[in-house]
Amino acid sequence: MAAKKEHTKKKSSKLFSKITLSQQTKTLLGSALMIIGVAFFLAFISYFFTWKEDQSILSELSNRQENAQNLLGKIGASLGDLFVYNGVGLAAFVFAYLLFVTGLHLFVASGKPLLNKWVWGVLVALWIAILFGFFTQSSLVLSGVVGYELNAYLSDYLGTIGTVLLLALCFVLYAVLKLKFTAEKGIAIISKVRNLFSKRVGDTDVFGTEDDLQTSHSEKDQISDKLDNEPITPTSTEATEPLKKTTFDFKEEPLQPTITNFSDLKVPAKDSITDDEELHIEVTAPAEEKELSDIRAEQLVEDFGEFDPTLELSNYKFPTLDLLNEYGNTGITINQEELEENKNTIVQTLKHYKIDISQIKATIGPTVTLYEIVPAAGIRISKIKNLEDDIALSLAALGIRIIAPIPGKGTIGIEVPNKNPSIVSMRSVIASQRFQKAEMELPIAFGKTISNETFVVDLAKMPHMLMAGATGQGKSVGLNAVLTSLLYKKHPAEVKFVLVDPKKVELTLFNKIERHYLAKLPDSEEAIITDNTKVINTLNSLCIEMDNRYEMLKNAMVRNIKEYNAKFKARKLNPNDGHKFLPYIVLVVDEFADLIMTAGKEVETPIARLAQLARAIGIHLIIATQRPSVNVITGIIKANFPARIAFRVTSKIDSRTILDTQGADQLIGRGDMLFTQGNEVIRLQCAFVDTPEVSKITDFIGSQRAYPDAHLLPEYVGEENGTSLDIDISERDALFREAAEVIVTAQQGSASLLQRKLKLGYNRAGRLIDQLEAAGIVGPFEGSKARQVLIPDLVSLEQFLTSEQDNFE
Ligand SMILES: Nc1ncnc2c1ncn2[C@@H]1O[C@H](COP(=O)(O)OP(=O)(O)OP(=O)(O)O)[C@@H](O)[C@H]1O
Repeated sequence: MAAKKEHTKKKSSKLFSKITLSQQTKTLLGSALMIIGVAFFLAFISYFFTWKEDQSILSELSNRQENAQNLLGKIGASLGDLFVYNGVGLAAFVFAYLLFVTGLHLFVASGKPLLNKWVWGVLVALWIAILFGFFTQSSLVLSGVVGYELNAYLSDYLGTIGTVLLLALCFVLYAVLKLKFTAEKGIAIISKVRNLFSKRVGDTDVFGTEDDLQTSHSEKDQISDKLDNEPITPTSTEATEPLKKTTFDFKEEPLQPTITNFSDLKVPAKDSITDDEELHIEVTAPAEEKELSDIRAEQLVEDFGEFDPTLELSNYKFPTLDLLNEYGNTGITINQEELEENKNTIVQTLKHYKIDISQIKATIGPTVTLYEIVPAAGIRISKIKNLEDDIALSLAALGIRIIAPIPGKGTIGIEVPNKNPSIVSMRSVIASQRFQKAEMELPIAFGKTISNETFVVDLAKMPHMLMAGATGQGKSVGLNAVLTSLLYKKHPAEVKFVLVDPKKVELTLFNKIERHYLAKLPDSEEAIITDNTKVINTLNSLCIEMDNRYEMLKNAMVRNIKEYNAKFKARKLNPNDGHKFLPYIVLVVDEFADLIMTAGKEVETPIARLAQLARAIGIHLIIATQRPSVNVITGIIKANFPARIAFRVTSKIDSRTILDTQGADQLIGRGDMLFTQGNEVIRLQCAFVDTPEVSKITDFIGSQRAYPDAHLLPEYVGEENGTSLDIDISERDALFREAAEVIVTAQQGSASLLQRKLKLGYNRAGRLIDQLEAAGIVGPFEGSKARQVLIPDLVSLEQFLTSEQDNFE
């Protein structure tokens, strides 16, 4: 139902966005309509006073001698005649209102659907006309000819009572469908009114109806009688007024206690309120503030519809399936002979080692077939596991993996590669039900499992991914599969990519979708980062974005980006308070090893920070490397990347580094991969998407209307402004003193020494050397030779720095 509603909304908004062309046209058309709306209003108002005088001149519009009384002259009189008299009478104002509101929406370019407003407006106008037609049958100026005739028509067919009932039914429909009136709301209003009423009555009771009061009145009267020597005031009802008066006159007199009793009297009055009403008071009072803001948000949603982040590119078309290739036969061909042969070899091999099998079963996947065996009772599992190499030798096949036991099943698995592996096309996984129907934030169709099922995971849940594999084993294809999945499922408003590609070739194709899907630093020309120095700035900028987003989440009192965006869509967050729809940001780093080698800690620290904290605010990291050695994938990085993917690697050690278990060294390459999210390891065949396919997809997206620029990340003012030699002492790097000590101790002025000793990136070390030169600690650049160190020892350095500091102060 909700989806249907959303669909109709989108449809009507599309209709209007087709009509309105540019911002300029919108402004022009909007102002014109607003002015026309005001003109209509004035013409109608005036028509009600002047219609009798003006009616005669309507037939003589061309006669310039005749003047109309209407504020808007003859045109005003004609408009009035058309809309009021010959139209819908008093309800003509609805049209003035609709014109004005339409103009206003165009003017402010709200982009909200207006068709709905017009349809309801016309219906309301007709209803009012018929209503007036019913009650004021003689006054055509109130009901208009339309109202009069419709009413006559209805009365003929339905009779008077039928017409009344129909009008009532229409009213109820309007109240329920448009004003969202429900029985609950009705009851709430009634009880509110009743409450208000009973309070009033309660108050009157306090002063007027209590018996005690009457007694006290009479008491007081007696006293007053004594004092004033006047006759006792009668207790008849007519005398209530003077009675009350007398009572209040006594306020300052010794009768004060009686007056205190008045307030006491309120207690029984309150007690007399039923439980039901008391509950109502308790519930409404504390929640008042919140309800109000909720009501405002509801009202906004009703008026403008839910916030639609995709509206700016509402005509955006998702890439179609035909951009992807089919690869040969899509199904898996079962080679019965091969199956039988493999089964026999396994059974025979195990028999050699005196291992009997009670059952064997095969599951055929795209690249490997899984033989599940149930060993006879009493056989030790470790014994089978040790036979891995022997079985591989007997089967004369590479890439045999033994899973003993298969988690969750009481069997042992032996994975044997197929002689003719079939390619899993990206097309087949994208087209699969599992991917198409995935209700995930960032769905990724990786490929197919061993039982030939499409494997779809949510990157938002992972929340970061580490990918390793020796060169040529399918890493780049894997990255493309991830990006393609997201392009097929997410609108440009919902996800942005930050791409780091030191190899400069793998991700270049995505340049074409820069203004749709990419994010970049404000001052950079290229969105895809190929220069290692820029990576540091980008990573730090992402850290700022992360901090900003956390601040926004805190202000919105939500815990994660999903809740934040839902609240923003429901118009509960005000854009004037700095709130905006937050797209997911996916950072992809290819060749991470390269980066770590050149920039070291400067890259590792922000990456670790992002990996630790960014999950809640929608920044997700995918890091790929050829060399999964421990100095690349350090402990801190590993700890924060629970999702790992391994394509074939060259050694068991590499496999352990990436997966914490062996197995990746036994894969057969070409997209054969292992995936883990912390517990079990799943073998998958990665979907294959070739460069021409990616090119077609990016062309398809790139040719469509885009945002004016790539998504801009916050500006990061790095420390790189230290290139000039006139460096202020206060602007020196935090490690300046340490660097000076290292250089002076070693008596060698080289940046690479600093890099090694202080674990710095090249850039920072270079900047430090510049600063040391500016300070006069090292000499100028001398080509391939190391710079001369101008301070002989640490004591002189200390003196030098102290005197420098004194001068500075
Ligand atoms: N999923 C797959 N299905 C079939 N073939 C694949 C698959 N993945 C990769 N291949 C084959 O392997 C080749 C190399 O893949 P890819 O370019 O992704 O390797 P890589 O690991 O990125 O290498 P490098 O690290 O040198 O860039 C591809 O050209 C393709 O022929």
